[in-house]
Amino acid sequence: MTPTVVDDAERERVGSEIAAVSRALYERGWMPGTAGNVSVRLPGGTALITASGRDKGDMTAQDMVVVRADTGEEAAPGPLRASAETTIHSAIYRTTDADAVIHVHSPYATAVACRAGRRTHLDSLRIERFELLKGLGLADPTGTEVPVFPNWPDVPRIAADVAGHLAATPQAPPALLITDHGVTTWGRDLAQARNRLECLESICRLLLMVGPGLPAEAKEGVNP
Ligand SMILES: CSC[C@@H](O)[C@@H](O)C(=O)COP(=O)(O)O
Ligand SMILES: [Zn+2]
Repeated sequence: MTPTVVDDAERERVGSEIAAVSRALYERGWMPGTAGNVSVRLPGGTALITASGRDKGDMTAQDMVVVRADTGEEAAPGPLRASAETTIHSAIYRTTDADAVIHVHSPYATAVACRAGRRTHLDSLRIERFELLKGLGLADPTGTEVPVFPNWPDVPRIAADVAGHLAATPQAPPALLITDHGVTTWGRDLAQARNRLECLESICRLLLMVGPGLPAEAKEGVNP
């Protein structure tokens, strides 16, 4: 289906929301330098995404690019280039009902991704027991497997891995890690994607504090 471009007022409204979320995440230190990207699915088969290489703490609605939601191709020629990681957002839009995607380099999730992931194979991070799992919108909040993808230099290859995994894993959580790189979450809107991101970042912080193995040990210890 040929995508239809949304009107300027809607683009301005959504672009301002993306800019505000990006600024807030930048101020938390989760988008250092020009790291991170944010997108929202628009009606008519398109999505609005942050332009590549921009300071994410200093964006306006004009710093966004309209792309095809299913492929990431830029919908119309213009002076700005879409995020270098647009194909990962498209992989999520193709395989889930998400309407917003956030990618950041937040410190705790990125540290866990560095430890948990292998460079050349899909891996996964098993998370159980944390109350904050309920904030991820899981069908079964007692536990989940967050996929950890290799950080291929060719971003479309990461995107292909993501699309393949999500298509094959309907119960996958609305989150993924890329080893040595960062974290991506999604949801029905930016607020939900950001809440999920905050929960996962906090879980990763707890994981690093308690260390590997401790949750299982505690289960069999003094408080069975
Ligand atoms: C500042 S280096 C980070 C980039 O390589 C990339 O991972 C990133 O998150 C931002 O890419 P961008 O093309 O600006 O959306
Ligand atoms: Zn990145």
